[in-house]
Amino acid sequence: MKEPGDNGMGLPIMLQALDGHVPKRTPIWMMRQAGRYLPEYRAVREKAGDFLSLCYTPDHAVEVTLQPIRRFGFDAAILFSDILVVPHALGCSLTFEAGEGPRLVPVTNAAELAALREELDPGKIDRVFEAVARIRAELPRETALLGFCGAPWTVATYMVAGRGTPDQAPARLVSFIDPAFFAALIDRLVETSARYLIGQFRAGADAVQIFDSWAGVLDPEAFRRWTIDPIRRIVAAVRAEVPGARIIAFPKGATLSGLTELVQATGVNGVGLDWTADRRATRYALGGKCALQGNLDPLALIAGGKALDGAIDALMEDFHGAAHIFNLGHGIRPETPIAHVERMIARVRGS
Ligand SMILES: Cc1c2[nH]c(c1CCC(=O)O)Cc1[nH]c(c(CCC(=O)O)c1C)Cc1[nH]c(c(CCC(=O)O)c1C)Cc1[nH]c(c(C)c1CCC(=O)O)C2
Repeated sequence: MKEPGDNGMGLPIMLQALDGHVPKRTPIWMMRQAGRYLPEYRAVREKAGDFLSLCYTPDHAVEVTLQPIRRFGFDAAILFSDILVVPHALGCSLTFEAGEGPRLVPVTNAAELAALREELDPGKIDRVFEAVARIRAELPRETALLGFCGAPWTVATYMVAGRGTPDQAPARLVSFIDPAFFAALIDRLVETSARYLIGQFRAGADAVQIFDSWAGVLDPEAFRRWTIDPIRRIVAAVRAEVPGARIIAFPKGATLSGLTELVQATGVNGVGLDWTADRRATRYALGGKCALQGNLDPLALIAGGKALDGAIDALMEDFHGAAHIFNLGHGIRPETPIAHVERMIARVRGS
């Protein structure tokens, strides 16, 4: 592990940590940091109408991305968009019903896959790239800008089922029944997600995160095939065009052995840890190999008070001296009090 100050100085501390350094203070951002817990987000959301218009209107996407930076001064901004923009830009019909989550027309066989586009619709994703460029231009230099995409496995679970499901049974089932179709769907997502991330880097993203929110339902062999291998191919394709591209993987629910294998196979710069991770064992296995990001339970943040303080202190102690990026173990929930977010940031920053 490199010492603070031996190089990387002048870079945003978020990027120092991703380069394996231990910055002079711990960088902090939150998954879903722009969202319904903020009144200023709800106001823009109301103006935009539906959620997808918010994602595709650069004025709105720029504004809601910057809101949590203005309010809290996080060390990283994350592009406001959604992982389901990729299937949408491949031609899948997609809607977000209020309070119900996403609904897609399911893609369950080779003929339905063949009806989709080979490449992402520029009419959609160019608007995302425009938002990235404008966000980068407006952000303070010390704030890193993160782009993102969903991992192929997680995106495929929504495409096959047409909605979120508790255990991703539709995608798991089709991967057994029709592995050739499922592999072709994953291939399409690997290629288009890599292009999507390359476009975000070219527009000004400093690093990207690959969200594999449903990695935890896969057995070890399926985890290699549907989580590790597609992420490995995306990382390689992105770095072939953006040398040194900084990439974080968040395989939610992965075991420590799965996580270790993923870091080894993909060469990602950082891993996101959910709240169930055994921090000391993870640090022992992976500290010095990549940055460790996470893993405060979002429910501790809702609870606040001593429970929150204790959870933060334990986390900071376990990762003291490691290349650590403070974050939650999953997205912030809409009912979270803003005062608790302020309390968390102050405690992490030691003020
Ligand atoms: C699985 C997944 C999705 N989207 C995402 C994931 C992976 C991370 C995770 O597991 O949470 C990722 C995502 N979604 C959103 C972002 C924006 C950036 C950020 O602040 O982190 C990011 C990075 C905005 C959003 N994406 C969504 C909202 C809420 C939409 C609203 O304003 O009504 C936001 C702010 C909608 C969404 N989008 C998705 C679902 C299941 C839902 C409905 C559930 C919900 O409402 O929280 C798919």
